[in-house]
Amino acid sequence: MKANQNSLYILMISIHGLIRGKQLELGRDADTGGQTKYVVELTRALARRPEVGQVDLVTRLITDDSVSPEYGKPLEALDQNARIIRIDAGPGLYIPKEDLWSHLDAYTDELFGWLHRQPRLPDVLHSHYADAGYVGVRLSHLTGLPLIHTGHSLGRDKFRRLLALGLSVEDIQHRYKMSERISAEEDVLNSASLVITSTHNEIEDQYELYDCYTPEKMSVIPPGTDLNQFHPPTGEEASVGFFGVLSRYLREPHKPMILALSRPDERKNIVSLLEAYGQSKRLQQLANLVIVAGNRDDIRELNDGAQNVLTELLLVIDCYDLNGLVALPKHHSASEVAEIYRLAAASKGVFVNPALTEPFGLTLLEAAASGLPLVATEVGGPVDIIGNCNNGLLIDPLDEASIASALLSILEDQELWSKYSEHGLTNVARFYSWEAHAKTYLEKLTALIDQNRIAARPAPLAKAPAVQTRTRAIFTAIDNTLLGDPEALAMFVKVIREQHRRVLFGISTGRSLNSVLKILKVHSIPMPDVLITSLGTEIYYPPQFTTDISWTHHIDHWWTPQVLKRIVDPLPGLTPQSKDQQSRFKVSYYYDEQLAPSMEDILTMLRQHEVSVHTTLSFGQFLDFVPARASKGQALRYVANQWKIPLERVLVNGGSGGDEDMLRGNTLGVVVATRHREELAQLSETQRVYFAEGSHASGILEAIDYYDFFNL
Ligand SMILES: O=c1ccn([C@@H]2O[C@H](COP(=O)(O)OP(=O)(O)O[C@H]3O[C@H](CO)[C@@H](O)[C@H](O)[C@H]3O)[C@@H](O)[C@H]2O)c(=O)[nH]1
Ligand SMILES: O=P(O)(O)OC[C@H]1O[C@](O)(CO)[C@@H](O)[C@@H]1O
Repeated sequence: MKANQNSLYILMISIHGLIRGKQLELGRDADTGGQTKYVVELTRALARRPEVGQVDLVTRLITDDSVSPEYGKPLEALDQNARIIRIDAGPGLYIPKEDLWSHLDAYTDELFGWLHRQPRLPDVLHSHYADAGYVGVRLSHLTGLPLIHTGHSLGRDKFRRLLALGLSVEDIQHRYKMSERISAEEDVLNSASLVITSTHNEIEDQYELYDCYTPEKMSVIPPGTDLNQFHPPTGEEASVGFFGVLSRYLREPHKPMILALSRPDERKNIVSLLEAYGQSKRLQQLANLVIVAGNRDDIRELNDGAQNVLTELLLVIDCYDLNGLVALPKHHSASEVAEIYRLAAASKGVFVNPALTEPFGLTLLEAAASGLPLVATEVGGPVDIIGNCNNGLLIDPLDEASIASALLSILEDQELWSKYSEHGLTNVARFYSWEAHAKTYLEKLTALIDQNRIAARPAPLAKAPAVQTRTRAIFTAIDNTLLGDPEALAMFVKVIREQHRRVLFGISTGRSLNSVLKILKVHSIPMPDVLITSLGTEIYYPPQFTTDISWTHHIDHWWTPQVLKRIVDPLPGLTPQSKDQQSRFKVSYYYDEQLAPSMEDILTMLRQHEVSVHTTLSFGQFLDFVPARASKGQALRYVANQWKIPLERVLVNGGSGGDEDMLRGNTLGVVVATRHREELAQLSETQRVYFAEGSHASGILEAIDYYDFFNL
């Protein structure tokens, strides 16, 4: 760790795919492609800057025989002040990004713990893609650190394009978990201080689809490409190994190559290119078609998306009887990619990207740097790239005739081919370099950190006594969870009294402090060590009931209750709760589900007004709004961190919607059998949440046995 107090420490978060410092396995699968390359090259470029002391690229630890053991190393040095950190959360197996959603709370808790074991916290968090955005939002709320986000590919844009292709909503949801992804993207756009895009087009046409659309927070900083790796042909192309591979497929391998290179994902729309080629005898006379679509052994072992793409390609090749004209190589190595581009350039071919939507398109930079003219989708980043480089033609990805005619117009016009090839070589170096990217990035970052330091709260005061013996904690809500069964409550109280030296006892409730104190008295419940009240917006330490002021400062961030009330008050089916339920950081309503808008519609409205709040519905009737950084779960993590009690030894009892985020992640959750626990049904797939048979306090006693809590 080289970051001293003056130099910048940047934490990149990019969770899915296979990430390592060398020989990236790009194209190996749907999750290892442009983003994995982008984050490694960005990390290296930033680490080279004098202002930067340390850059850590955080991803996921993968221990799986089907991939290299390198991905199971918790730490990999990238450069002298850049590292890859692999966090062990969720299954060790290499699973598709779409299956990571239920593991991201645990990932957040593990990364939060790792950060607090380092010599210093980062100056900024930078999340990449929806899954890292989910983690980044929660870490930013917990730590108060500013969040930068880069989407790389956006769910709403992909969803819209796949619908246009004819896929059903159910099919898209099944394959791509699109609702979890879009919800996470909306949240990160709501919480990030800065969004870095690669093109203006992303801001105008892609991010514009989101409820939380904040172009003023967005900056276009185009990525670079490695001009040492990607360069024009050297003249020996015919002798390279891959030419031999392609020759196996091609009757006349020396003809010009139409080259497509992308992950085998439906969004890449490769089949439309093949259809365009299959329908054009002229194209088939002029050129071969080379499709590099990832690496595969057996198509039947690939995930659904890739399987569909490759199967359809083989069927279309057969339908037009294109054997001898089309090459669909099964394998290629990372080092062969640059050779493939050069082979196509040496053959006077064309690179084509027919994607339904291409957020940016790193392959276009690589092709241009190799001297290849481009034919690319008019949807997304290629608009900017070809606009800057003037090195090719844009096409409508759903119009196969336009793809064919664009290809013909370049292949049949040697002058045009040379013009586009030269423009590409000149302009890719001019517009797309990582050094320029890193310089602009740091200018934006410095401004962001300065403004955040001004607003930053005083350092959290040490709350826990210097030496404390508690090695574990029990936190419980009150209504329908702790209360409701006097006998069980008496037994639970007995356990708390017996274990009091080892166990921190806390209450975490939506009620106010006064209301809690009355209940403790009436039910003869021993005074807890910590009181988290008003839905995680207030933290008190008995017996003096000192307020945790640093928590108050921490949550008072982007909190605009007046704006919130102007949006929510007029809505049907919502009635403000009584004054004693309202507080400085809590706005509460009674919710009538017959009359009120759905929760999703309310969240959408708030995002559209850029209101960043934490919203919960409890017991089907209590609708509560608190600051984004406040909630039972965030307050609980703050306290556990102060008292140095690992979340794996914090037993948390809940029963309604407001308890959800303290039950998620690494805490030991128990949902007691209450009438409204269906509000927590989505937690049933989370491995650390136990749905008790017993109700009220007996459910907590059951969970103590289930987790063997006192012997952990
Ligand atoms: O079989 C393959 C397929 C891809 N690649 C490489 O993988 C990368 C693919 O990047 P890109 O063309 O940008 O596509 P995506 O993988 O879809 O990347 C996402 O993230 C990129 C970085 O933000 C954006 O440029 C894209 O638009 C976005 O879809 C390139 O370096 C390719 O050379 C291979 O090496 N072999
Ligand atoms: O096409 P999708 O599902 O939006 O995902 C894009 C994928 O390409 C990548 O660049 C691969 O690294 C990642 O951004 C992501 O896994």
